[in-house]
Amino acid sequence: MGSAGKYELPFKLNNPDLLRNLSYVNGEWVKSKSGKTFEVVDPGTGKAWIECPINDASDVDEAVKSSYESFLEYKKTSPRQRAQMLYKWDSLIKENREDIATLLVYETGKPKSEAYGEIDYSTGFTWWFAGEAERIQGSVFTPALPNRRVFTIKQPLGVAVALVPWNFPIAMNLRKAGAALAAGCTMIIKPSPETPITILTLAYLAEKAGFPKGALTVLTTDLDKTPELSEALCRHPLVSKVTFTGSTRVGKLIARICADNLKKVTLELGGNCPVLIFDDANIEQALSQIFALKYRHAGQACITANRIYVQSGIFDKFLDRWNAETQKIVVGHGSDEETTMGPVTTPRSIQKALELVEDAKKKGAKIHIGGNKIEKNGGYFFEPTVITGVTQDMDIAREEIFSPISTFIKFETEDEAVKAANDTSMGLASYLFTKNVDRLWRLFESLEAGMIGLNTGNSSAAESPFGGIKQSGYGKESGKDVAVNEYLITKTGTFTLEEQS
Ligand SMILES: O=CCCC(=O)O
Repeated sequence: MGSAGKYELPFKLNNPDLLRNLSYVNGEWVKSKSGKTFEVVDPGTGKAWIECPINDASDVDEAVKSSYESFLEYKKTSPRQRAQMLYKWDSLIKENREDIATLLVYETGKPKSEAYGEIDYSTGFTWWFAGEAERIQGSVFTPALPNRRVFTIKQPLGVAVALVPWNFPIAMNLRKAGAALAAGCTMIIKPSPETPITILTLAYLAEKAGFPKGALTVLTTDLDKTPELSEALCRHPLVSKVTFTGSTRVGKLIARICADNLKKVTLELGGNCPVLIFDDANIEQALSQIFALKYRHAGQACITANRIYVQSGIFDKFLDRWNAETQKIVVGHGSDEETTMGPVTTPRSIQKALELVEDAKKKGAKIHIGGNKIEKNGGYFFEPTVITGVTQDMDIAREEIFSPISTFIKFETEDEAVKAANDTSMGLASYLFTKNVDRLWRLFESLEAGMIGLNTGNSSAAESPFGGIKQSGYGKESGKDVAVNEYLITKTGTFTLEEQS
C-alpha cells in the first residue's frame, strides 16, 4: 500500500502510508471477491490516478458479519474509552491535515484552501462526538402508580451503514462515523466512487487511533455496482441502521428498501435552498456570506444558495456587486495557489449545468455571466454563471443546481418572497438577510426548512443539528443529543417495589 500501482501519482505525500486503495474489512486491507477495480479520477485533469476494488453484493455478508462480531465487543467499551479513541482519531487527522487536504483536492477538485476548510470543519465532529460519548444518558421517573419506578437506558443499535456522498467526503463521513462510534455502534462505510481514498485514509487513522478491528469497515465500489452493493447492505439482517446523504430520488429508494425490515434510517437529501435579501439588509454582509455559500466547492453543497431573492429597492445594486465579485473568480486546478474555484467533481454535473442554463434561456432568463463549459487541461470546469429573470417554472428554480450558477429573482413584498421561497418540495436550509428583528423572527418561524441562516450563509457546525424537512429527508446529524440518538435505542425498565410490612 502507499503507492498508486500502475498510475503515476500527480502529488507527493509527507506520509505515503496514508494512501490506501484496498477495502478495509475486519481490520484487513483486502481486494474484492471479483478482484475487479475502478479508477479514481482527478476532476481537474480528467485523468485517473489510482484504482480501488469494485465490491458487489457478494462482498457484503462477510463484511457485515465481521462488523457485527466487532459490535458485540465494541458495545462493551466504556463511554470514556470511546471518547479517548475519538480524541486520538481527531488529533491524528489534524496531524495529517496537509496530506489529507492534498488527497481531497485530487478526488473532489476543490481548491486547497477549501480542502483545509473541510478538514477543520470535519474535525469539529470528531471532537464534538468524543464529548457526546460521555453524555449519553437515560432517565428515571416516579410514575402515577405507587411503589413503581420507571427508568430508561440508552443502548447502541448495532451495525450501521453509511452511504457517503462525494462533495464533502471527510465531513460527511466524520459526521456519521463520529456519532455512530460515540454511541457504541460499528459502522460500514460505502464511499462514493469519486472519493474513496480520503475515506480509506480516515479508516487507516481510525485503526492507528485504537479502534478495534471491525469497528469501521470501508467497502469501495464503482458507479455501476453502487446500487447492488448499497441494496445488499441495506437488506442484510445484521444491519440495524442506515444513514444516507445524497439525492431525494435515491433517498426514497433507500427508505423503501429499509422499510421492508423496518430499519432505522437517517436521510440527508437534496436542497433547493432559497435566500431572501431585504432592502434593509447590510448589502456587504449579505454579499460576502452568500457569495461564499454559493461558490463553495463550485456550488456543489446541498445547503448552497439555489435561488437568490432580492427585494426591488436594492436589486440592481446587489446584482452589480455580485457580478463584479463573480468576475474575480479564478477557475483552475485545486492545487494551484491562485485558484479560487475548482472544477465540478463529475462530468455529469457539467451536462446538468448546461441543460439547466438552456432551459432557463428558453423560458426567458437572462445570462449575465458565464453559462458554458470551460475547456482546460481535460478538467470538468464550468464558468461561474449569473442568471436573472428566473421564474418558478424553470428547472433551475425547481431542481438542485449543484454547479456554480447563481440565479436571481426580484421581489416586492415579504409575503410574496416567503411564498416563493416555500414553493418547493424540498426543505433543507433557507437564508434571510434583514436588520428588522421582528422580520427575522417571523421568517425563522415561517420558512419551511430544517435550518435557517439569519444574516448568515454559514450555519453548519458540529454543535448545530443538521437536517431537513419535507423531501429533504429526516433525522438529524450533529448537534447535542439528537445526532447520537440516531444510533441508540431507548430501553424502558419498570420496577415494582415490595410493600413494606
Ligand atoms: O452538502 C452537504 C453538506 C454541507 C455541509 O455540511 O455544510
